[in-house]
Amino acid sequence: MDGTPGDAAGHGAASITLERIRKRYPDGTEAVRELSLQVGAGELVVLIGPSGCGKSTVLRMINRLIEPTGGRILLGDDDVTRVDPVALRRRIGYVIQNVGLFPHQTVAANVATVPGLLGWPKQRTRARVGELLELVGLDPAQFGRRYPHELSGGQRQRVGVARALAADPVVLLMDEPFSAVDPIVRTRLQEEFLRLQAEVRKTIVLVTHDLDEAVRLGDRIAVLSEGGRLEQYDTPAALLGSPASDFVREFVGADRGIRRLAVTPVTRAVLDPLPADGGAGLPNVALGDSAYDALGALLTSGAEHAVVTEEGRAVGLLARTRVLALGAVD
Ligand SMILES: Nc1ncnc2c1ncn2[C@@H]1O[C@H](COP(=O)(O)OP(=O)(O)OP(=O)(O)O)[C@@H](O)[C@H]1O
Repeated sequence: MDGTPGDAAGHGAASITLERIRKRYPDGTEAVRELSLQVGAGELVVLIGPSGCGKSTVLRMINRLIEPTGGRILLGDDDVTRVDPVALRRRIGYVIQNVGLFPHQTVAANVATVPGLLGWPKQRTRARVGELLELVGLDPAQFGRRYPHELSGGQRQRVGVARALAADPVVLLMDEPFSAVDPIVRTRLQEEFLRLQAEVRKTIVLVTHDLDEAVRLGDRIAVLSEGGRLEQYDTPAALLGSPASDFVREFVGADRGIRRLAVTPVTRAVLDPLPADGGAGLPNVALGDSAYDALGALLTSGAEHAVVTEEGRAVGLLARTRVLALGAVD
């Protein structure tokens, strides 16, 4: 993901614009004092911040499960505060922690929920359900007829994603979608999800409290503090490398240099020329691998340099000091 908003956006993906949105709950709690944020079409933006800072409130204002008390929200050029909320929610996929599948309906029926509401012909719905289950890595013949309680947590999560994508929504909202599964399954689901997103290129806003998840998934990350205040809105590498405030610095943690290595690829710009012997005996790293993986290869072999290859051909030499510089932070 190169973080360029909007490039290669999927069919029908819409940008989201939050213009000075506010939410004051009836009891007087100011969950969001004023927030402006732009999400490009086809971009995956992560909202992160301490508990109670207003992340879920922001997310739910986008599909109007919660009515904003001020400001405007645009999907593309449409002001969502002026359209019927039920019709709006059919255009927006929504995935929540523990998924919220209907327990007495089969997997296929769950995935078919929104196409059913939209009155799609049965055959079209059936074809779409099969296509989506395959897309999320579940064999339709095997899983379509099961009930949610007959699935693992990770499988339920995938059904939740398939259901949210069923009617080809213009936007996907995800609230802690992977937090109910164990760390190993979570990492696998995140990787699969990134592959899926590369294919469908939806505009996605995802809420998490897990910084590693934010860094792994986000094209850009919005760090919020209490009252929905936007502390910083940046790519993962920029956020980790140059925190905009003490709040962000503390939030991204003392190990942000290591995290930054994981999201910074090895490029030609950091390479030195190959030595006369072509770097015989040195470990190999591929161009585009993360600086974190390169450092791992260097540490494992004990070498000061690695040979960087592109399509199997050596293109330069990478010094350990250059790798460390890639993780430098302000
Ligand atoms: N219905 C409500 N009535 C009054 N206050 C509410 C309501 N819902 C949420 N709040 C308050 O609004 C603030 C923001 O809540 P929200 O759930 O958006 O935060 P969050 O960042 O998603 O939190 P978490 O990470 O803990 O899920 C909190 O102070 C919360 O107590």
